Amino acid sequence: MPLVAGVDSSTQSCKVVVRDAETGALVRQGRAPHPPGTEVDPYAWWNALRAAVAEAGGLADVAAVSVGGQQHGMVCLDEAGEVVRPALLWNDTRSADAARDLVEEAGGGEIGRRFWADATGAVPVASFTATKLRWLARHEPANADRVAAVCLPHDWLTWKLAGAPGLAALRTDRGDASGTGYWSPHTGEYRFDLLERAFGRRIRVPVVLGPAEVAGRLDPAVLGDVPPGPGSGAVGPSGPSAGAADGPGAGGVLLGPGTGDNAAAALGVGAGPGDVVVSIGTSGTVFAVADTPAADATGAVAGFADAGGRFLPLVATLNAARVLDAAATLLGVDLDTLGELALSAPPGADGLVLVPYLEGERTPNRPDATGTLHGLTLATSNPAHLARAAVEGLLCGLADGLDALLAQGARADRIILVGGGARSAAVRRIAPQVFGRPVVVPPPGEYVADGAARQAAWVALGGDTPPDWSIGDTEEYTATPVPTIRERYAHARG
Ligand SMILES: Nc1ncnc2c1ncn2[C@@H]1O[C@H](COP(=O)(O)OP(=O)(O)O)[C@@H](O)[C@H]1O
Ligand SMILES: O=C(CO)[C@@H](O)[C@H](O)COP(=O)(O)O
Repeated sequence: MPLVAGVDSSTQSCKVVVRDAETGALVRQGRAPHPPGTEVDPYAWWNALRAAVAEAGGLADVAAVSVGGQQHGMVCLDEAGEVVRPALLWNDTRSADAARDLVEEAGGGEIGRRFWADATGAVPVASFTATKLRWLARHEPANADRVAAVCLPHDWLTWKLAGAPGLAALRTDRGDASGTGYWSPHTGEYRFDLLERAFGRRIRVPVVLGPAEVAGRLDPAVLGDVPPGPGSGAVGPSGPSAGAADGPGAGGVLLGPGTGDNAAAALGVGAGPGDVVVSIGTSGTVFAVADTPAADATGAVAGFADAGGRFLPLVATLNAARVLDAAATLLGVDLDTLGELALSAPPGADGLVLVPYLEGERTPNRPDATGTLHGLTLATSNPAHLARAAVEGLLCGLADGLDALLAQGARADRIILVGGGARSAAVRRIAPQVFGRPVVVPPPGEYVADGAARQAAWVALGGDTPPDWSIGDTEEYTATPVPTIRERYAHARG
């Protein structure tokens, strides 16, 4: 019974699962939190990963491990492999002007957007790595001068697991490369000209691996020392090397290519043709697995690649599960009570609408927006209506994403709801009212980590496709659609 491990280094935490490579049965797991903020020292992720791995019983007995990670984050390394500055994350909007400039420089308006959509699959917004590089070049020239290589969170963690063996050993995959803004899903190649256009000069980027290619081998020494606690700050360029024995698997654990968290989730739930996955994590994402790359010049749909050799047209919002957190904080209740309150108010919350742009917004592209509450009356000024408006508001943003995806030719025979927010009964029950279609919810789980583990099993076992793993019994939620929820929301968001 070979074992494999999958890691989800996402925005709020790191999760590790160890599963049976052939059956997918869960053997053990661990997790550790990440620090808050949109700018994070990558060593905080590294410490969290090591803590989560330790909680999951280590990796000594696994055949392979893959890392799934939050997309787009800019990790800059100098010639010696040192991190140049804290990483700017996907939800950091300081590079919004840089995104606008890059579109302008390509002809502006429809011409500029079409250029980028055709060249890289997506129109630049502040989330994408290319815009962050432009920001760095303009705002921190001394740091920019030190940069020898740029990679993404999952690339860096994979490299760290390999013992950080020099910049030439950096590896990534199609899925995460497609979120950089300087890789083409159409050709499967880097657009070094666009990297240079964004940053001003050419720097090293990771080699892009195919879906089940080996990225290297785990250096068992790097996991030998359990860190004092996640987020505890830098521990040096290569991390502590206690040199502790790592068991019989020492030196033999394969590293998979890893991928971005959404592509990993697609593998984790086994999404196929006709499936649309809606993930409610820190980000809200709506995506499908497709046979051809998307190139949406409106900028709503990002034409990413997936982790299985196909494509992953995706819409992302900046405001999802944390809208629930914020509403719960406002009301002074926990998330379960928030859900109960939401379900106690009528559909549509009697006209109370929350446009939840609490972190600005990416789709639509309004990086400087703030949240607004519409329709406040004496009758709607109570916790239940506010809770309902919060759940409906976050779901309306995702329903807009679903429309955009369908407009690009995606099919939605089945909508699969995952992510931390899908643990909310209110979200699960209100979603079909807002989407106007049933949703299916797999058993609560860590589908990004699971997808990474499935990729690791593919690497370990070989073959043309990943092993078939069951996700267990899904639950279907149906409800009568309530179109007024979206109509009022559309009016309020403008
Ligand atoms: N029972 C629950 N009800 C509602 N939301 C929940 C529940 N459990 C977790 N969450 C939400 O899940 C979010 C984290 O989701 P997750 O998918 O792990 O995020 P990420 O992958 O971005 O780190 C939290 O912001 C929290 O609001
Ligand atoms: O930016 C995107 C997708 O384009 C986000 O989906 C990030 O990949 C972060 O994901 P979570 O941590 O919220 O799961």
